[in-house]
Amino acid sequence: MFEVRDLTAAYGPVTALDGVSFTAPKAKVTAVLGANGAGKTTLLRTVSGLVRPQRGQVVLDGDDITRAPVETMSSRGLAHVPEGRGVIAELTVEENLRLGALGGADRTRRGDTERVYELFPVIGDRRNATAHVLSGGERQMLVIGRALMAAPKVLLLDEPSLGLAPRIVAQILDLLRSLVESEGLTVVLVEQNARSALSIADLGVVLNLGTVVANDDAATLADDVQLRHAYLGF
Ligand SMILES: Nc1ncnc2c1ncn2[C@@H]1O[C@H](COP(=O)(O)OP(=O)(O)OP(=O)(O)O)[C@@H](O)[C@H]1O
Repeated sequence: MFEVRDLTAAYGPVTALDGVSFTAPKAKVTAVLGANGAGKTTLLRTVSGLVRPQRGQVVLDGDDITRAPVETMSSRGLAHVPEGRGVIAELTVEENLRLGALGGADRTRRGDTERVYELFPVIGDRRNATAHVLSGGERQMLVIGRALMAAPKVLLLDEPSLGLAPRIVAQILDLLRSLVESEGLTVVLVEQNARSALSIADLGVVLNLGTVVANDDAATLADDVQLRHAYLGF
C-alpha cells in the first residue's frame, strides 16, 4: 500500500501542495485529477524526491520514504514516468528499455524486455528501430515499458494521454488496467483527461489549488455532476 500523509510543498512563496493525504491501495489504479495548476505534477515530483516537502510523509509498504534521495527511489520499488515521454532518440527501443533496468528492487524480475514486448507488442515489433521514429503513442508505451523494467511496486504516471488521439489513449489506459490486474501493480495516474482516467480507475483524488477536494470510488466521482462541472471539466 502506498500512502501520502499531509504532504505540503512550495516553490518559494507559492504553495503548490497543502496538506494532501490519500491512500493508493495495492493492485488498484488511483487517478489524481484537477485543473491546470492544481498541484498534480508537484505531487508526483514530491513523492519521488524531486521536490522537498515542507511537511508530511510518503509511506510505501510501511516504510517512510519521505526525503529519501531520488536515486534510491527505484530500488525502493517506485517508478515515475514524467510528462513529456522523454526517450533517448538516438538509441534503439531495446536500448532505451534496458536503461530502465539499471535500478529496481526485485533482482529476479527486473530487466525483462520480453515481458515488456508481450505487454506492448507494437514496441516489440520495433525493438531495433531508433526511438526517434516512434509515434507519440509508441513513445508513451516505451516510457511505461522502461519504467516496468525495474519491476516496480508503484508506478507514478504523469499525463500519459496528453496530445494523443482518443483511440490511442483508450489503448494505453486499457493496458494499464490489465497490468494492474495481471501483475498486482499499484498505479497513481495523474490526468487532466478526467473522464478517461475515471473510466479505468478504481479510486480518484481531486485536487484544487493544492488541496484534496474529493477522494472516493472512481464511479462515485464520475456520477457527481457538481464535482465534474466544478473541477473535472466534463
Ligand atoms: N518550478 C516551479 N516554480 C514555481 N512555481 C511552480 C513550479 N512548478 C509548478 N509551480 C506552481 O505550482 C502550482 C502547482 O503546479 P503543478 O504543475 O503541480 O500543477 P498541475 O496540476 O500538475 O498542473 P498542470 O496540469 O498544468 O501540470 C501552480 O501554481 C504552478 O504555477
